[in-house]
Amino acid sequence: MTTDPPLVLDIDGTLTRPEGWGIDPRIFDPIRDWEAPVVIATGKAFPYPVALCHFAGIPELVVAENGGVVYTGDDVFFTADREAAQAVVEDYRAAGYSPGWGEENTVNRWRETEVAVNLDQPLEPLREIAASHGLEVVDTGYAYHVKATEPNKGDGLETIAEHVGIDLETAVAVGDSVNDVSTFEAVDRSFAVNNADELARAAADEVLEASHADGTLAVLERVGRAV
Ligand SMILES: O=C(O)COP(=O)(O)O
Ligand SMILES: [Mg+2]
Repeated sequence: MTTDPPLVLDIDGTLTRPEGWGIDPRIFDPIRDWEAPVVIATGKAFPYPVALCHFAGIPELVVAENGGVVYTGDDVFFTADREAAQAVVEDYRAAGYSPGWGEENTVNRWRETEVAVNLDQPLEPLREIAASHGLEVVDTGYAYHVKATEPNKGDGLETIAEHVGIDLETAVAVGDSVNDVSTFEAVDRSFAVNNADELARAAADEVLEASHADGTLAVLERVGRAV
């Protein structure tokens, strides 16, 4: 009888439906019944993964904002501050562009360490302005993230693993994008869903046949405890 390995799960593109941002409801019971820690590692703003864990009924082990915010269930760590990214966005606006979400938006409202720009906005000027401020732009397939270069999901995962006592040598990660490469490098087995970008596919131990939540559910089926 084997036990479930610790899981590290991305959200957008991995726990979601093929179209848009919606969570595939089929993932809730398997992650709630999982007999090992489940870490949610996402580029989304901090409240989103916390709420996901809360409503799924699992402990709140969260890497948010691409590692900008790390929550161990006891402590919150911030590994960057928002001012630098905000300055980039102000220069981007001054150049005649916009973050692309409308004035009041919930994509950035609660972000504390980076800013996300809509994929329908021009990328090259954003990259240039970010570089002039010493920042990077990460394209997750869902948004352009203007962020400090240091924070990443993998480092945030290590912080949680140390605090909670997760052996990452036994952990399994599933993701879809370049911002999951650092978690793939931190765990034992990594899987890219079939909709993953090139960098995630190249970094994963295995590229799945199935996409989005179908892929993740297939992994849980395979790596879960033998019955
Ligand atoms: O917010 C994004 O752009 C992507 O989020 P994810 O890291 O959960 O895929
Ligand atoms: Mg993703």
